[in-house]
Amino acid sequence: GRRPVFLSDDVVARLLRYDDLIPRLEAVLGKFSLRDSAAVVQPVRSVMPVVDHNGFLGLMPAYVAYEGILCAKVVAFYSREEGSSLPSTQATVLLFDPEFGNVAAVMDGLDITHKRTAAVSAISAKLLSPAQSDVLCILGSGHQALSHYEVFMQLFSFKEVRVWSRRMEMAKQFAASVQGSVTVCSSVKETVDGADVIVTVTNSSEPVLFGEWVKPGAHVAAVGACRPNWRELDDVLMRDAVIYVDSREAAAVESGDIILSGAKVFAEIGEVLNGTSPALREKTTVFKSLGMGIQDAICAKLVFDKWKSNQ
Ligand SMILES: NC(=O)C1=CN([C@@H]2O[C@H](COP(=O)(O)OP(=O)(O)OC[C@H]3O[C@@H](n4cnc5c(N)ncnc54)[C@H](O)[C@@H]3O)[C@@H](O)[C@H]2O)C=CC1
Ligand SMILES: O=C([O-])C1=[NH+]CCC1
Repeated sequence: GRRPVFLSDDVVARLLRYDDLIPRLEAVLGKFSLRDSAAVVQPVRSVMPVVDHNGFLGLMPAYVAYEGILCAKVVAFYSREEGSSLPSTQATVLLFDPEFGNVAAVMDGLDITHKRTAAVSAISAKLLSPAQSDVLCILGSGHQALSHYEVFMQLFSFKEVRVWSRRMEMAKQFAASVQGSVTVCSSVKETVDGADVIVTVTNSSEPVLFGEWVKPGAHVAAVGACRPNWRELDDVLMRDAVIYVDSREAAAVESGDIILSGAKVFAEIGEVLNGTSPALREKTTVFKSLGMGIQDAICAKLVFDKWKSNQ
């Protein structure tokens, strides 16, 4: 039958694992950076404001031809008041049969969004963090903070993990909710002091991380601020760091940190993976992540294949 299956968030979460995901994400990011439309087609997402609710709806189609994956994610993201009980992100993924064009599966896209974003940040850290990385900092304590914590703990062996959140009680809750030991800090300056890897995962639209506080040589994975007038990083950091992105085209239209600072993009992560651009890990590096449809497509196919093999 041609009737799509529906996979709920708990099913998706159970089937999606970082160790399956990371090599496939590395492969697709590399293919993307070749700009070979016979292998990967992925336009910059179209984003429509949802004016009454201070939010946006993004449509993220992707065709990963070399894997036979046709997919589209629809993602809603809202600028919520801190402490709001309303969700800041919702997502649904449609996986198509590329031959017929029908929808084979509809799946909740929240766990996919959390995990693939964190996995891509971890890939950036594998390539760009200082050779000796002891201290990890997470700025923000929401969903992305948690997925980033999980995958960074799986992949690396930091001696210390610190977390900051604008409301300290949220950082305390975060620290209490995870298994390992996490130091809760009261200011960003104190959190990032001497840190090797800094993950920014806030809903802020203004800079929270300032270059003067960042240790030379540190690596920053900047995950929030996905609108052209939103910032998470200041001009000093954007000017002093070597800037890597997931997609040059997306960065040029969506990243306030890049557009408003006038910073030059040095390379895509895919170019580093392909060996066509160097990983300057001894320099201060920023990976400006915006999120890509190809990342969701890879996850959706993984989940669907695993689900089918369990039937
Ligand atoms: N690059 C990518 O691929 C993706 C990026 N994102 C972005 O990641 C960010 C975090 O997403 P989630 O963890 O799902 O959201 P969340 O709502 O679960 O957590 C947001 C965190 O930001 C903090 N926050 C809110 N306003 C703040 C402000 N003005 N200053 C400092 N902190 C503030 C909150 O306290 C909370 O800790 C969002 O900006 C989201 O748009 C989300 C999905 C994918
Ligand atoms: O890639 C993604 O799904 C998103 N990036 C920013 C908000 C949601």
